[in-house]
Amino acid sequence: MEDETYAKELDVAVKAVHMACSLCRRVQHGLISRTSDEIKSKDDDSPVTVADWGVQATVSWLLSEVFGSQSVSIVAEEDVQALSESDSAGLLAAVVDAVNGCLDEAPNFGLQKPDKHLTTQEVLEAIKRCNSTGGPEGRHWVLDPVDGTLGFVRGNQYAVALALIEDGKVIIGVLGCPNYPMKREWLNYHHQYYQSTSPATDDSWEKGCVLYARRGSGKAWLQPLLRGDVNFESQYEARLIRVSSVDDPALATFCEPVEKANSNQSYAAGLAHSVGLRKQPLRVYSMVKYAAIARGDAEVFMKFARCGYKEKIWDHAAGVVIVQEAGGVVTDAGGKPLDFSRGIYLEGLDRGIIVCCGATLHERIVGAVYASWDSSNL
Ligand SMILES: Nc1ncnc2c1ncn2[C@@H]1O[C@H](COP(=O)(O)OS(=O)(=O)O)[C@@H](OP(=O)(O)O)[C@H]1O
Ligand SMILES: [Mg+2]
Repeated sequence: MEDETYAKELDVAVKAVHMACSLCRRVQHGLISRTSDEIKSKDDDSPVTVADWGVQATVSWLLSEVFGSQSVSIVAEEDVQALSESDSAGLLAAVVDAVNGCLDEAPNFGLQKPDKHLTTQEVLEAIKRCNSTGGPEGRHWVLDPVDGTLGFVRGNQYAVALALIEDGKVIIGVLGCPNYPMKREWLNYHHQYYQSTSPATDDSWEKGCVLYARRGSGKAWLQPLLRGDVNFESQYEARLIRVSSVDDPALATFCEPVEKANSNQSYAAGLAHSVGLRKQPLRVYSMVKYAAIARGDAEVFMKFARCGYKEKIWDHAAGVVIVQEAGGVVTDAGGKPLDFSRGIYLEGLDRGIIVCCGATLHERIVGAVYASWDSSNL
């Protein structure tokens, strides 16, 4: 019999991520079809959108409804400060609209909608509630409402990532990838390219998926994106996914971040060369890279952030458990597991992150890091 532990948590998380993807698609469509006044600068200059806050409010509200606002702890990327400022009234109104529009469709995703539309105050409270900092004990939901903000505003790849951490271990991971293409070759192509070449028109529902897994199940699942305008029962369908079985570096594809600022691409290129990875890297925004490994569309994902940058738990938690349950291996560049028990950062991370479809490639790459590190300038 299927193990029912965490069944409810997984079910709600998957549905909430489907809803979040639906909200994002609507906002992204608006963003790329007009020059946007919905993009605001965060302290770190990355663009932040209605989708970021809208998803955070929606997911926070849904989790609180089902599991109780007092008992649910949520760690999430967005800070409510910028949204509460007086010059953000228009943005806030757009967020409230997006949240209510999304929650109206909850029954079509198999969840309950609120009795009446949320007020501005309720939306702000839902966002604010996500102020947990995680830690080694208890249950913490971890949310990246829109991972790969740059990909999002460029009409490209981005992800919605929700994970459940219990006593420092990632138990559940759900990754929504609204623009995941039917053909993996299109993963690093731009939206405009899709529009001209894809048989599916941009507003069709034929691209995008939600991946999910529960720790210890040995299984990872993929669902096509559910539609908010169609009854839930009629569209539910999930299939098992598995990592690639390729272990010959010459046949393997490696993924890395698009932005040079986020990962040392020349170090990764040297490493790739030294282990015999011959293909061009697949540069993809966001945790969609984890999805590509879990689906078997690529074999390796490497990220070497600049010295001093501390990786955040929400940028990895969901992806890690999905890849592991799909049969892959995830460690830091020293070969140690990632530690999700120490607050919002992956404290103690050794140099970078290495994600592989199997142990053979993984051992080679970690070995090559050891061999090359002293001579690298990282
Ligand atoms: N300087 C620096 N170094 C390393 N990593 C950084 C850095 N700055 C940001 N980030 C975080 O990286 C998240 C995006 O990582 P990606 O691997 O998807 O990079 S890329 O978008 O493909 O370039 C990105 O997530 P989002 O903010 O959700 O987009 C950041 O949390
Ligand atoms: Mg992120």
